[in-house]
Amino acid sequence: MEGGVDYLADERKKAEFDVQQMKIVWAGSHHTFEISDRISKLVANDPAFSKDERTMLPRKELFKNTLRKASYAWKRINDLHLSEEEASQLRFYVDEPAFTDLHWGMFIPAIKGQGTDEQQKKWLPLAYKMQIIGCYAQTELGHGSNVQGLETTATFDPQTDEFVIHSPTLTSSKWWPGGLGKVSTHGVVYARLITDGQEHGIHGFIVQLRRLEDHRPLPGIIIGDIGMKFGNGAYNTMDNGVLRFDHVRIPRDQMLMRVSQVTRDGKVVQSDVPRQLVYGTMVYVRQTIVQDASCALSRAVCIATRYSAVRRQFGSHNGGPETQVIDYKTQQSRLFPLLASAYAFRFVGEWLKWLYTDVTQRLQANDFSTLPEAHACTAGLKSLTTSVTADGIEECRKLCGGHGYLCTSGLPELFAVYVPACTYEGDNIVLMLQVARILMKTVSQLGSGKLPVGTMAYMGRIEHLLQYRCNVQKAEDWLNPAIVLEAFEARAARMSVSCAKKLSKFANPEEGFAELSADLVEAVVAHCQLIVVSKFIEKLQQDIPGKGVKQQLKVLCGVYYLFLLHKHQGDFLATSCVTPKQASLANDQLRVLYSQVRPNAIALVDAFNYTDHFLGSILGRYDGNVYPKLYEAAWKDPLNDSVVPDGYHQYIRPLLKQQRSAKL
Ligand SMILES: CC(C)(COP(=O)(O)OP(=O)(O)OC[C@H]1O[C@@H](n2cnc3c(N)ncnc32)[C@H](O)[C@@H]1OP(=O)(O)O)[C@@H](O)C(=O)NCCC(=O)NCCSC(=O)CCCC(=O)O
Ligand SMILES: Cc1cc2nc3c(=O)[nH]c(=O)nc-3n(C[C@H](O)[C@H](O)[C@H](O)COP(=O)(O)OP(=O)(O)OC[C@H]3O[C@@H](n4cnc5c(N)ncnc54)[C@H](O)[C@@H]3O)c2cc1C
Repeated sequence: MEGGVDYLADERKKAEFDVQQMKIVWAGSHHTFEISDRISKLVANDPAFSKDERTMLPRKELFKNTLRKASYAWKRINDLHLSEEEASQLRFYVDEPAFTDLHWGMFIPAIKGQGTDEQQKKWLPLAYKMQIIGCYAQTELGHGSNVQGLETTATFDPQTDEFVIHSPTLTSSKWWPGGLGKVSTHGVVYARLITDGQEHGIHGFIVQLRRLEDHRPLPGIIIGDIGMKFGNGAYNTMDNGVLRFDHVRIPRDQMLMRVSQVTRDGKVVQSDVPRQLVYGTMVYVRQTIVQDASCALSRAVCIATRYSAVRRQFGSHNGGPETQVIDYKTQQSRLFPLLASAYAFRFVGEWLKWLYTDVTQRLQANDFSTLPEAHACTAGLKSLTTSVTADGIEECRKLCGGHGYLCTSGLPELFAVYVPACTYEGDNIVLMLQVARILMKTVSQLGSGKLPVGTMAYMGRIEHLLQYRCNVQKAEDWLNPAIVLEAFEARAARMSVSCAKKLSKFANPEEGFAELSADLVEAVVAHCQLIVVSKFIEKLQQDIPGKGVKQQLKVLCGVYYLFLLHKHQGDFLATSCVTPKQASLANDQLRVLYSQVRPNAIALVDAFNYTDHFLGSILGRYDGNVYPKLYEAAWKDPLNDSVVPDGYHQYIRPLLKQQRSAKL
């Protein structure tokens, strides 16, 4: 803090709850708070992890800098003997997309999830020690969403007991995998399995790509980076790559064989494990993406909230201070729902992590019954939370007015790094349509006596939900969680049933599905919002210690669901789940809640416990000392290195001269 002055001190004094306890709720436990607090400070205080000039570096320098940071991070992890949890927190707080994300986040999980015990024993120790570096090479130039459409082939050669990996067309070139372009020595490569002239679908193969001695590509392999991406700095620290194979041979035991095995004589044997487990790594990563959404959104919200308390515009009386922009109701109605969404996503992410852990334990015991639920929840929530977060970051930029557009606000880079989350790991619409299929299947089975389970269980009360009438009579009735849950359940159920009815009129269900896909996506959004609302309400049923903490969370939960109700009034009214009068009462209550958030707003973002290093934003500085720091930063721009710019003699001077002579 400059001179120890805290320009937000008065705001902090307004807090009506125990911020330290809220930090623990946000982190998930005392244990995770302690680790994230300690590691974030360790990173923030180490000049080697500084990110000051990232948005100004040319690509080559930027990338080399990322390599330096990743290798230094690895050294620190080893020197300090950090646990796996601490190490992953360290990588998180370094806050720079890098090949290590894919190595730890996809390559290792793919081997763990799809490799046999023997394969895990062979490859994982090498990967854990980073003696090999891996990527996840699935997407191709021609196909990303349609995994069944991938063209790379893996043909078994019984003569040599090898697979021949080949890229038969230009569109079969692997295209996008992170870490592939310049770093990875190995990849889990997804390819069409062919034995004895027969195709057996898409499988994963461990393929060495570069020599360990000098990092050159192995014979038959063409490899490179796919080029600059959106934004300055941002995701350009990552070497998303292109890869082509010309009949590259790998031993048979490098096919990941937990789902299917290829025997020595080329027979394909299916194990008891469902085929969908080939898609298992994506389920894992989608679950982590939901958790990351709350981080990215909370970060943007933290910046916009602090700056909104610092920024003053209009409304001075008798020479007094102008109004803090956070006091404008319009600012609150844009900002506070995002603040509430950040908390909501945190809790749904926590729950999804639990669900995923539970599914993984069941899979290990050969119980595959909850896999469809895991797929539906991860796909749906990944889509919902990333879309809201990407839009939310952009909204936070606008909430910061002109200064939000400066790179030093941190928001442009945050947006550029975050927005591909709507596309990678499954395009959001494509994933919503996956959930739509599962929803429609659930509705179609309702008559058969098969009771839906998990997050679809509410559909089991379909008769009741179709007859439901909301009995809200006054604004405060909207604070009753039971009333709210029923309204959200009825809305989601009715939208799904309406789609199912329309679908049943089509002779060809696939044609119907395609025709109605936009309506189906809306039904899926309603279903996913219900999940988030219900998990927030469940969280409030837990014992939450700390003065005023639970009360604040209740207010935020109310803001979250009433904002959704207001925004999607059309759905609620069209399905007759609420009357226009009740919708209006919901909005009245929402305004009351905004006033309750206001005095706590700064403390609620302080509870994220982000360091200034992690936020990377002058507007979001903890001490609120925005103007001097913005002024100071401007002078550091390379354009200000000289008073007269390069190019003056060549371009500006002749121009001015010409105008002068024209006047004369
Ligand atoms: C869209 C689909 C799901 C369609 O696949 P399909 O085989 O045509 O599927 P279908 O016939 O509709 O379904 C067959 C069946 O498979 C189920 N299923 C589908 N996906 C999963 C899953 N993940 N787990 C468990 N089950 C799954 C479906 O529900 C179907 O089940 P059913 O037969 O109806 O019981 C799939 O191809 C897909 O997931 N596409 C998205 C591709 C993707 O996510 N790529 C990620 C690449 S890696 C990446 O982007 C890295 C990000 C970078 C970073 O994190 O930094
Ligand atoms: C930054 C980044 C990092 C990535 N990292 C990796 C990686 O490490 N490894 C890897 O293998 N891949 C990676 N990818 C690739 C990524 O997974 C794919 O781009 C993603 O799955 C989307 O597929 P696509 O590009 O084929 O989109 P497309 O499917 O071509 O989407 C184009 C448009 O078509 C629409 N569309 C497509 N199908 C349908 C349908 N059935 N119904 C309705 N609409 C449809 C989509 O909604 C979208 O609007 C990365 C991508 C990015 C941007």
